[in-house]
Amino acid sequence: MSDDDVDHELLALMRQKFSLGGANPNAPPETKVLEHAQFIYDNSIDVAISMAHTKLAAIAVSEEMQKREYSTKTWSEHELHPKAKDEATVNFIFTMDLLNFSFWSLRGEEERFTVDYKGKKWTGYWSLVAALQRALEEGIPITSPEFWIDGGEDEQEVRRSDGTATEVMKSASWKDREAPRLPKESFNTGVYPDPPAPRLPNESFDAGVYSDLPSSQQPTASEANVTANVHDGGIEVSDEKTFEDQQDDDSDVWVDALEAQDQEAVGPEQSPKPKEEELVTPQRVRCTEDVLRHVFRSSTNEEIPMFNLRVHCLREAGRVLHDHFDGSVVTLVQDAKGSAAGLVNLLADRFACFKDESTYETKKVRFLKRAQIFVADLWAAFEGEGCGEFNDIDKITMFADYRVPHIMHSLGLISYCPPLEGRIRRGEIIESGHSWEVQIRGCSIWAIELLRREILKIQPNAKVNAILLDFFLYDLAKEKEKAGEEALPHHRTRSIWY
Ligand SMILES: Nc1nc2c(c(CN[C@H]3C=C[C@H](O)[C@@H]3O)cn2[C@@H]2O[C@H](COP(=O)(O)O)[C@@H](O)[C@H]2O)c(=O)[nH]1
Repeated sequence: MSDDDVDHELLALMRQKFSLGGANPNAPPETKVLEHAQFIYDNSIDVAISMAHTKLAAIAVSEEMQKREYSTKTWSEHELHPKAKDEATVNFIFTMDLLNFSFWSLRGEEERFTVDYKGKKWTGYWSLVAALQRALEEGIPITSPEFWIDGGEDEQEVRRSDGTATEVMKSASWKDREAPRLPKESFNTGVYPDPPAPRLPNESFDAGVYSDLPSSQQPTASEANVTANVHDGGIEVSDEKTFEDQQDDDSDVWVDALEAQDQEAVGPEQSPKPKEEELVTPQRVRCTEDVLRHVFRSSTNEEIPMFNLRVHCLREAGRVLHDHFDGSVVTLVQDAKGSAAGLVNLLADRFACFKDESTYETKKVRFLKRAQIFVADLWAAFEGEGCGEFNDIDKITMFADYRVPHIMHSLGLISYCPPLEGRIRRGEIIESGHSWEVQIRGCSIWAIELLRREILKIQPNAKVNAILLDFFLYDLAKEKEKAGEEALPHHRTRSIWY
C-alpha cells in the first residue's frame, strides 16, 4: 500500500473509537453524566465505594421503599410542593430548580436563613419552596420568566376602581410611565406598586439586554459567564457586581420615590384622595432587587446565601427564555421532544447557570445536577405524563449535591480517605472544582447506579431508577437530620451548581 492510499480499516477504527465523521444525527441524546461518573470512580483515590454495604443497602432500601410505597406520587404529597399538573407547576418547578443550590449555613439552626410560612419555619431546600409559595400568595409573580427580566409587560391592565371595566393600556415606554399613586395601605398588603420608570428608554429593553442597566454597563454574554463562572467547574460570589451595583442604584431610586410618596400620603397636606371614578393604577410588581429581597426575607438575620447570584440566575434565565423560547418554560420542555437527556442537554447548552461541569484528571466531566433535578421533578410532579412524559427518563442519574452523598456516607456506601474525612469533620470548605469535591460528586453518582443494579438483582421487577433512589435518600437524610442522627456533617462547597 503506497503512502497515498487510505487505510480504510484504520479510518473505520478511528471513526468507531473517536466517533469521528460527525455524530450520528439520529442517535438518541446522551448527557454523558453516568459515563463521566464511572470515569471519576475508576480514577478516584480519595473516595471509595463499598460493594458489601451496597448489597446490604439494596435489601434495606428496597424494602423501605416498598413499605412506604415510594413512587412519583410521593413528590406531590410533600406539603409545599405544587399539586396541580398545569403550566403554573411547570413554571414553579423551573424557578425552584433554577435556584436550588447552597442552602447550608455556618450558623446554628436558630440563626440560619429561615422562611416562616403556613405557621412553620422552613430551612434548606424547603425554605426556597416556602419563599416561592409565600410570594405567589402575596401576588408577586415570582415564577413568571417575563417578570424576571425586570422590564415588565409592554401592556398593563388598568381596572376602574369599581373593578368592572378593564382596558388594556399600551404604555409607550417605561420612561414615559407615571409612577403610580396607590393609597398607602395597598403597599402594606405586600402588593408592591410599580417603581418609578427606570432611566432607560424602552428601546434598550427591546434590544434584549437587561432593561435597567445603562447599555455601557450591560454584562456581555461572556462577562455574564465570567461572573457566573468565577471558578472552573464551579462558581463563587464575584466582586464584579456592575450588574448588581446598578440594581442597588435603581432600587434606591424606587425606595426614595416610595418614601416621598409615603410622606405625601401622611404629610399635613394630605394628597387628595383618588376620586372613585379615577382609574386605580394596577397593582403590578416589577422584579427589582428590593422585591426579591422581600421574596427571600428571613425570620432570622441571615439572608439567603448567594443572593446576588440567585438574582443573576433569574435574570439570565428570563432573558434566554424570552429570546429563544417565547418566554415559556413549556416551550422549552416541548423543544426536547420527550427526551429527558435532550432536555438536560438543552438546559446545559442554553443556560450558563445550568452548565454544571468540571474537570478531573484533565478530562471535562459533566454533573448537570440542577438540569437533571428539573427533569426529575417534572417527571415526578406530572407522574410521567404530559410535561413529565419522557421516553428515556432512566438516563437521569442521582443529583450530585451535598445532602445525598452525606447520607450515603452514613450508610457506608461511600467512604473518604482520612485527610478528606478530617476536612469534612472540621467543617472546612472544599473549593468548588477541587479534586476531592469532584470525586465525592462522581463517586456518589456511580454508587447510586451500583445500588440500583443490586436492587434489580434481588427484585428484577422493582420500579426503581436513580431518581427515585435519590429522592428517597434525600428524604431519609432529612428525617435523620430532624432526629439528630447525623454522624459526620455534609461536605461544604459554596457553589451555584448544587
Ligand atoms: N440529590 C438531591 N438533592 C436535593 C434534593 C432536594 C429536594 N428534592 C425534593 C423532591 C423530591 C424529593 O422527595 C425531595 O422532597 C434538594 N436537594 C439539594 O439538597 C441541598 C439542600 O439540602 P438541605 O439544605 O438539607 O435542604 C441542595 O443542594 C438542594 O439542591 C433531592 O431530592 N435530591
